[in-house]
Amino acid sequence: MVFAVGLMSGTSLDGIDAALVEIEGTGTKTKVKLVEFITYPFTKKTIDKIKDVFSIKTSSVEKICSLNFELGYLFGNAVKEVCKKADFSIKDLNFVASHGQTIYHLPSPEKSQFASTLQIGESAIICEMTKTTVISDFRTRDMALNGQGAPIVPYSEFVLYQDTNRIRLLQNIGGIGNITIIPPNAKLENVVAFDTGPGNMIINALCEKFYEQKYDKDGQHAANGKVNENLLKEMMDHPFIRKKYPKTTGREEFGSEYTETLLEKWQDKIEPKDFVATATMFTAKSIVENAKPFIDDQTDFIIGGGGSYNKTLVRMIQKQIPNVLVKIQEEVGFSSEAKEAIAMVILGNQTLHHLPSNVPNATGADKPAILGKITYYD
Ligand SMILES: Nc1ncnc2c1ncn2[C@@H]1O[C@H](COP(=O)(O)OP(=O)(O)OP(=O)(O)O)[C@@H](O)[C@H]1O
Ligand SMILES: CC(=O)N[C@H]1[C@@H]2OC[C@@H](O2)[C@@H](O)[C@@H]1O[C@H](C)C(=O)O
Repeated sequence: MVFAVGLMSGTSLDGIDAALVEIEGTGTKTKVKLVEFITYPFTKKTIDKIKDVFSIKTSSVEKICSLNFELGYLFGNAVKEVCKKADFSIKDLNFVASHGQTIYHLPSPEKSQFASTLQIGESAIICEMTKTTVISDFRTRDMALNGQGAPIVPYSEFVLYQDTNRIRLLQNIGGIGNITIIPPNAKLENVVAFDTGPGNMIINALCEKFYEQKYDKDGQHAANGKVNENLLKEMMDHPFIRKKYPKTTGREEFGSEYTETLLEKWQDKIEPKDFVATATMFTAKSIVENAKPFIDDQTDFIIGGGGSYNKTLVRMIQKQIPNVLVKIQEEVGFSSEAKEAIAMVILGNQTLHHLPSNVPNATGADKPAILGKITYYD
C-alpha cells in the first residue's frame, strides 16, 4: 500500500490544503482513497507576506528568498498535522507531492521577458521535516515544452471522472476559475481545459474592502444586490474572457490592481452589495460563455472549489444554462475542497513511476512530459 500527502496552496490564499491519500496503480488504472483532509490556515501575517511578493510594487528578492523557506516549514507542518489527525505514523508515508505557492505566472510574456512561472515553498525543508521524498514544481517542465504550465489538474480529472456516456465538465472555482471538459470515452488527446477568468478573487477583494470579510459567505451579499449591466459589460470586455484556449491567468490580471481600477471608476456610482452581485455575475457569465461551445443537454456540469459553496454564484450559472444539470462536486461523490491536493498525489505518483501527467491539449505543450522535481530523502 502506498500512502502520500498532497499539498495545495492556491490563488485564494485561504491556507494549505493537505490530503492524506492511499494510492494504487498508475495512469488510467490509478485508484485513490482519501484518508484525511485538513486546511492548515495561513496567519494574517503570512497572507500579507505572500501578497507582498505577488505585487510588483512591494516585492523584493530578499522577501521571496525568505518566504520560499518559510512556506517550506509551513508545508512541512501541514503534512505533520494531517497525519496526526488521521492517527497515521509519518514514518509510513511514501511521498509528499507539493504544488507550492504560485507567486508569479507569465505564460504570455512581453517582449523582453521569458515565458515562466514560479511556485515557492522549499521542498528540501519539507523533505527534512517529514523525512520523506518530495515531488514539487510540477509546472515548469510543461513550460519548457512551450506549454502554459497550467492547468495541471486535468490529468487527474481525466483519470478519476471520465464517463462512458456523458460529457463531464468540471468547473473549479477557486481564486481563478478553471474548466476541464472530458468527452465520453475520451482519450487524453480529447480533453480540453483552460482558465475561464476570475473565480472568487474579485468577490473576495470587494468583501474585504466593503465589509472586512474574507469572502461572501454563501453568496449572501450578492443575493441582496442587483447586477449593474454597464459594469458587467466593462468586465466582460476584458480580453482574457473571449481569448481562445490554451489560456491561463492569475493575480497578474485579476488581482488587487484590477479591482482597485474598477473601484476608482465605479465605487461612487454603485452600492457595495450591487458591486458584489456584479462581480459574482462576472464570474458566472465568464464561466458559462467559455463552457457553452463544449456542452449539450446531456452534460454533467460539476462545480468544485470554494466557489461551489457560494449559492448565488451557482444559481447564476444554472439560470444561464437551464437545460444542463449543474451539480456540485460532493453530489458526484468527491470532496470539493480536497480535489486539488488529491490531484497532486496523482501527479507525484506518475512522476515517481517515470510517467507523464501533463495534458498537452490543455497547456499547449509540444508533447507529454514527466512533471516535477524529486527531492529524495534517502
Ligand atoms: N461558504 C462559502 N461561501 C462563499 N464562498 C466560499 C465559501 N467557502 C469558500 N468560499 C470561497 O472559496 C475560496 C477558496 O476556494 P479554493 O480553496 O477552491 O481556492 P484555491 O484552491 O485557493 O484557488 P485556485 O483553485 O484558484 O488555486 C474562498 O476564498 C472563498 O472565496
Ligand atoms: C499558475 C497557477 O498556479 N495556476 C493555477 C491558478 O489557480 C486556478 C487556475 O489558476 C489554474 O490555472 C491553476 O491551478 C490549477 C490547480 C491547475 O493547474 O489545474
